[in-house]
Formats: sequence, C-alpha cells, structure tokens
Amino acid sequence: MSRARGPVAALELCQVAKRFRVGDQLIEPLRGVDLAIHDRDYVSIIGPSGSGKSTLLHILGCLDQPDSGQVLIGGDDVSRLDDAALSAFRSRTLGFVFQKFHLLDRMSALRNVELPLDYNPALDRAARRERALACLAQVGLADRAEHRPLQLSGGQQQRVAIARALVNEPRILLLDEPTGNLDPATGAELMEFIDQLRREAGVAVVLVTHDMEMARRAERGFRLVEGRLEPVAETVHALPAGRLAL
Ligand SMILES: Nc1ncnc2c1ncn2[C@@H]1O[C@H](COP(=O)(O)OP(=O)(O)OP(=O)(O)O)[C@@H](O)[C@H]1O
Repeated sequence: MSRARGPVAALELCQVAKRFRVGDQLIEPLRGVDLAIHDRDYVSIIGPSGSGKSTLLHILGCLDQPDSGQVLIGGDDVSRLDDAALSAFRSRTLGFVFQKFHLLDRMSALRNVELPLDYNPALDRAARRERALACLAQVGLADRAEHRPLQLSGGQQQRVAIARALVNEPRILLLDEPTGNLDPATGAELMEFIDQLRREAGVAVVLVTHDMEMARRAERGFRLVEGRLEPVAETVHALPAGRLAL
C-alpha cells in the first residue's frame, strides 16, 4: 500500500503477487509483497533458494510483471506506461546486476559497458565511449577495457557488469546475488565497493542475497517468508558497534 505520509517512493510494490504454472503444479513465490524504495535507500532482501527473491527483483526492475498488485514509479502505476515510457524509465533510473553477469562474450569490456548508451540520443559516439571508460575506471578496470569477458576473472566480470549498470547514472541499483559466483574474498571486496558507491554517488541499493553477512550491510533488511516480506529487526547500520544479530 502507498505511504500516507512522507515523500513519494522512487519505486514501490503494493500487494504484488506472482504465480507460475508448470504442468499441474502452481508455484506462488510472491503472495502480497509491499516494499517502498526511496532515494539513497539501502535495502536487503534475504530468503532461501527458491523463495522468490529473483522473481521479486525482476518485478522491481520492471523486467517482469506481477499477476496482481501494483508497481509504482514516483507514485505512478507502471501498468499505465506504454513500452517506450517503461523502457525509458528502466534505462534512466534503474541499473540491474544479475547473478551470472550476463555479459556478451564477443565484445570487449568497454563495449559491454557502453551498450546501454547506444539508445541515448543525448550522447554522441565519443561521449558514450568516454562515459563507459569512466565507469570502467570507477570499478578499477580502466586498464582492462579491451579485454573480453572470458579474459577476465569472475570478480572482474562482475565489476564490468556493475559498470554497465552504472553507465546511465541510475537512481536505483538492483543487485541479484552479486557475489554468488565469486570467492569470499572477492565478494567482500565487491561489497565494500558497493557500500562506497552508495555513500559517494548516493545511488539507492536493493540487494538480494541468501547470505546474512551481506544482508546486514543494508540499512533496512527484509526476509521473504511464504511470499511476503518481513522486516529483519537489526542490520549492522542500526546496531551499536560490535553487536551483530539478524
Ligand atoms: N519462469 C518461471 N517458470 C516457472 N517457475 C518459475 C519461473 N521463475 C521462477 N520460478 C519458480 O519460482 C520460485 C522462485 O524462484 P526465484 O528464482 O525467484 O527464487 P530465488 O529465491 O531467487 O532462488 P535462488 O536463491 O535459488 O536464486 C521457484 O520455485 C522457481 O522454480
């Protein structure tokens, strides 16, 4: 439901439900999800494998539609937007980082990052390239611009995927298990980078994970339980130093 007071959320889910039918089986991962994401928010969503986290993130990212309930952008119902308005919103406002990177292997890291800008009429080719290079530099990969994804490590590939998500200067970054394919040390490094990005660039972050340590980094934590979000009482930001509990 929409907030009665306070600023209008940048992105909001109201009583969102999603069902899948496979043969005779009905799977209902989302059964009434309410969630409001505001500017500069840092939200984590935790839940076991198969609980519906990716489904939820895809709906939040307007990559999929709910069977019932509403997705609101700045208070406006997404279902009223036509395809052009929706894809403009997606590309200008949202950055999506997938668990499995989703990079194009036949293209260089730079070209992968530049791709979302191909549809930006405000930038000419040189400006697009410059912006993509700046994003690669931001994730520490300026010297790998001409490498193809398969010539990079897993952590580097995920950083290319983050640079691609950042290239349109999104207000909200949606991260689906961003460290799922990385070793613990590389994963921790990547999360430090995401924390820094949020502090310095002010981008709101929605992080989906099954890892409690990662979830604790957020300012607001939720657990997906039987298709609904329950607030997690404590995250690391809300706790006095030294106390960790989830
Ligand atoms: N396109 C689809 N068709 C049928 N069932 C689907 C589809 N997408 C997801 N599901 C089912 O919905 C449920 C939730 O899937 P989802 O991928 O959202 O879970 P998850 O919490 O992200 O899992 P994981 O942590 O393993 O990635 C699962 O039972 C899955 O099999």
